[in-house]
Amino acid sequence: MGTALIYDEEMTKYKLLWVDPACKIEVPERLTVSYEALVRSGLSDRCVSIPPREATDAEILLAHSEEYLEAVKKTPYMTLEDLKEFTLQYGDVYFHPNIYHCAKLAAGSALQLVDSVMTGKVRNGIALVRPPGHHSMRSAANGFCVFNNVAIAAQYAKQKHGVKRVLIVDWDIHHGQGVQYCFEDDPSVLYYSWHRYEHQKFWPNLRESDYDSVGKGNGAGFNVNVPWNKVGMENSDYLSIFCHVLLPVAYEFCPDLVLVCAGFDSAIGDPEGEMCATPDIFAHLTHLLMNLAGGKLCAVLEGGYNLTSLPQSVCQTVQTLLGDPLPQPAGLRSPCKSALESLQCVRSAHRRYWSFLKHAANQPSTDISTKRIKLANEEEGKTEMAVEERAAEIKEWPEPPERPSPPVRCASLLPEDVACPDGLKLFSSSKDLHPLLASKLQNGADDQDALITVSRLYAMIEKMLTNEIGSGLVLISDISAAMMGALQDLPSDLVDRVLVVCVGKEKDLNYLTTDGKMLFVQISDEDKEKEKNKYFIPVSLKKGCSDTAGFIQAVLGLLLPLAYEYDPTLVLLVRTPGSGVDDSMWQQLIGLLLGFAKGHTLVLMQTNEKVHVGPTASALLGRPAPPLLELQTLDQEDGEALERLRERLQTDWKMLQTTSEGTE
Ligand SMILES: NCCCNCCCCCS
Ligand SMILES: [Zn+2]
Repeated sequence: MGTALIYDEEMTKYKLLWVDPACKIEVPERLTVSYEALVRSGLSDRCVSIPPREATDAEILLAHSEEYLEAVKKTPYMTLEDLKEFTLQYGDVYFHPNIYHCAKLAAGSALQLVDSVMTGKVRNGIALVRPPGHHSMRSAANGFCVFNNVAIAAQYAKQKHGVKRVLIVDWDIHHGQGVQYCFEDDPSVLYYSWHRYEHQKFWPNLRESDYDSVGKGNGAGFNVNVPWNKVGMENSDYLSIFCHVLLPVAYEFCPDLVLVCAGFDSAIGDPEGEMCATPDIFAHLTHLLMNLAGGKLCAVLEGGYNLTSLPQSVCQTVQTLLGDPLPQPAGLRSPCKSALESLQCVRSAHRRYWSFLKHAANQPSTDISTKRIKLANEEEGKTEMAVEERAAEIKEWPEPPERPSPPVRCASLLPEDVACPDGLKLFSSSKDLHPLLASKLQNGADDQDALITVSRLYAMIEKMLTNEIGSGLVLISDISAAMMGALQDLPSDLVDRVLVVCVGKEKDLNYLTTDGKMLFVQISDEDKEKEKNKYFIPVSLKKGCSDTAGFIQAVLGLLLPLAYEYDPTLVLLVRTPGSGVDDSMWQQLIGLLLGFAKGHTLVLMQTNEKVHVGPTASALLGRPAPPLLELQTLDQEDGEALERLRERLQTDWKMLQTTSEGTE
């Protein structure tokens, strides 16, 4: 199934007709440079082009009042003076004779996208629209927005397609207060937004944009605000918030549709955001959402005002929607203190609503809300430029890296009697021993067969690292022997950093290393004594890998942050016999791990578990994992044990931090 692209140059045919410094950045070129970049890169040809349509009155009234719609209807016939007059009643927005038409097309584009995804015509898609939508409210235009495209789309998806739970992820750098107001008492729509806030000193300066606005009444817990109280936030800050707040809540919410308020003013170079996250981060943010809701994801453009980083970010997003390999995340480091403060506040505000956050630490002593009050009391403009703000002055960043698809998406080494699933290519390697193993043969290694197997593994790994092969699936008769053979003094010129994810028991792990060439993460029911090796992470779940809630929490809260920080060049995923992991969870894990090492994940399974070859192949080929069934709540003891493990590891692994304690 493909990726929809919705764009029409009609939506470029309105602009600011008078002088207004607050609005001059919202120009038609935003759309043309984005679309032209998709055309130039060949990405638009790989998408399914879907035409926009005008939203009907009834559809617009899903999120707006009649009087507001009637008022906007009059704008095409207004003189310039009337338009200026009409605009004055709203904030930071402008009207134009053609903006009503474009606003209907923008909302209609979002609806076309929802229809295309919900009817299975495409898997996912993006709508390049203007005017944006997330600031517009029931009876007011605001922040360049006229109709709330994504809010209308969410209501429409529920009403027309019977969607039960909609997740809205707003990665625009502004708080989409219009979306928050629309759904704050609605438990069927989870609204998640991060936004530049600076303790309420940044536009739209709303008290209710802070982390303690968690939703109202039945909607309590279904509104998640992450305030950025400093500029200059980087990739690490964005990813740690996703891993420690958004993803656990999103998986527990278990949506059947994901809508993205895809604003790119959160990228480096943007005059509004003044952040430092690079455009390739949107490849990862998109990827992390693509295994929710069976892959049904609709991205709708919101903001983005730097005409260089905007098209780059759009291309990174579309390339991921199309299933291309991800770039290795550029030089991650520890989240900054301010981000950790926000992280801790959001997690503690939501711990009572989400079982995955139940073990989160309390609000920090120096609570950032007191800073909000103090700063609000200071007279304007006294805050001198902090060091982070100077960081935002940097406006240079590298072109996002190429992301070529390997000629063979997935290769497999299977015994003769196991059929090769469609899409997998049988790996043919020369029968002679891999040169790296010849030495082992000399000191009289006993088991010839094991050596041949390892030799073919090494050959496949080599072809993955030269990007001739994307991922690999290997069935072997004895998985322990194969791991021993392959990992025992792993040849350093074969691979320099391999992440081994072992699902299930594995008795003797005496090939572990402490030099960092291998990070070994094991999820099982074995309670290993306190490990002292930074590169061996035993995660134990009382009920083992069949406990989906515990498993997903271990993956999201521990494995993902570790993998981002470790940044492997190869991922080796081992499923040991009798692990008990269920196939949909297994597919979720594969989907998430494909985001690392440019998609070079090698799966090892035992031949007597060949029943799992189909689901494994499907996930390795990039097909979305089926939605996890309603997750049972996280086991109390497991939750506490995972939290203790995270606390113990966070000194060595900065991406595991979730509180600001102990940071300088
Ligand atoms: N700096 C001037 C304050 C107005 N800024 C409005 C930004 C609207 C963004 C929509 S994504
Ligand atoms: Zn914005």
